Amino acid sequence: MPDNTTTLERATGPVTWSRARDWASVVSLAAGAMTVLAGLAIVAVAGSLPLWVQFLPLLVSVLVLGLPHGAVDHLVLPRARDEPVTRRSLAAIGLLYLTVGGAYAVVWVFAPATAFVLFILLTLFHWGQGDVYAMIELIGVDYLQGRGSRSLTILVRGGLPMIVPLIAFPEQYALVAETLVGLFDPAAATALEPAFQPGVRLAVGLGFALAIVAALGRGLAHSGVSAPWLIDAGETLGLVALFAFVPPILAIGLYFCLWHSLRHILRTMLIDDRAVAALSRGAVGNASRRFIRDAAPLTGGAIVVLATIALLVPQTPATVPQIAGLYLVTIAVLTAPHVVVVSLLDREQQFWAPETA
Ligand SMILES: CC1=C(/C=C/C(C)=C/C=C/C(C)=C/C=O)C(C)(C)CCC1
Ligand SMILES: [Fe+2]
Repeated sequence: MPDNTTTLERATGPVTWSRARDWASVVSLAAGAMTVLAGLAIVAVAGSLPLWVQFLPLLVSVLVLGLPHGAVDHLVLPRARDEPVTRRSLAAIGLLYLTVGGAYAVVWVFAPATAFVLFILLTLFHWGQGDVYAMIELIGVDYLQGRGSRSLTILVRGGLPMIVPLIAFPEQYALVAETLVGLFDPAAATALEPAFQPGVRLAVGLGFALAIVAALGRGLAHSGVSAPWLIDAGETLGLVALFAFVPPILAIGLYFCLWHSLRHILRTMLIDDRAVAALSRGAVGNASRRFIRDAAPLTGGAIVVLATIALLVPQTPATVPQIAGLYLVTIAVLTAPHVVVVSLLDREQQFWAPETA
């Protein structure tokens, strides 16, 4: 396990730190189980759901967990480095969002089909990197020491939400792709059609199944049937079930809030010494209020970005899928710089330490 807690241990003391970390582990595991069980239960009880109901978790994510999880990007690097937040550090993050987000927004305008493919790959990487953090720090796996195994795990954990729905729900996948691309250029979506052909899906599905077997097999060979490996296998198979049986708009909405965003929020709390101190005393309300206060201004900022993109798209969004599509494009544009910040945080916390596989 990387030695990524020294700064905080110095600031808060190892007992305080590990109490807060243990609490975060329990919350992430419980919420993860709830994500899978809630998704499967909704489908088992309600059968097929109207499209607008499937969009509800995504709608909630505008204010709860989803957008806010990235709205503390301006605070995380100084906190991880144990440095003050300065005008200069704020300006650097602002500039990053403006340039990287702006450049990617231009790709959406001029090459929306390419931008959509990039969005899927970016999300795969980002959701995978989030889970690698959680597996090492919160679950305590000891078989992700090298770059090779971490890359394979990024592919598996990020591929679960991005690849399994392509195999299981190609129509809905295509609908979302067409809607997003269609906001900019309705004719451009045809370029994506080959990806939904049965042969392509079969090949991608087989390749991905192999990757899952390889990742879990590697962990088993390395560590045997340990508690962390059982949790890894349980989470992986749980997510296979979620994305294979639950319509993807609903499944991804649940996952985005209760899995990816929650885990990242816990990570941001664990690099904030006041939140760590509060969590170690069981003062969850204090730590949560602190996060809400930190995240509120730029969650507002993200909503301004959403409104700006709404004004800029050539097709005025009118239907529920189009409005949700607009939100997803906003998330895409904001995720590009967010991935840079999280990757720098990974580096800061030595999640990409230069060991060998
Ligand atoms: C909704 C949806 C899709 C895409 C969702 C994506 C790509 C979400 C990305 C969210 C991010 C990056 C959040 C930030 O952390 C798919 C896969 C086309 C399948 C159909 C439903
Ligand atoms: Fe994120």
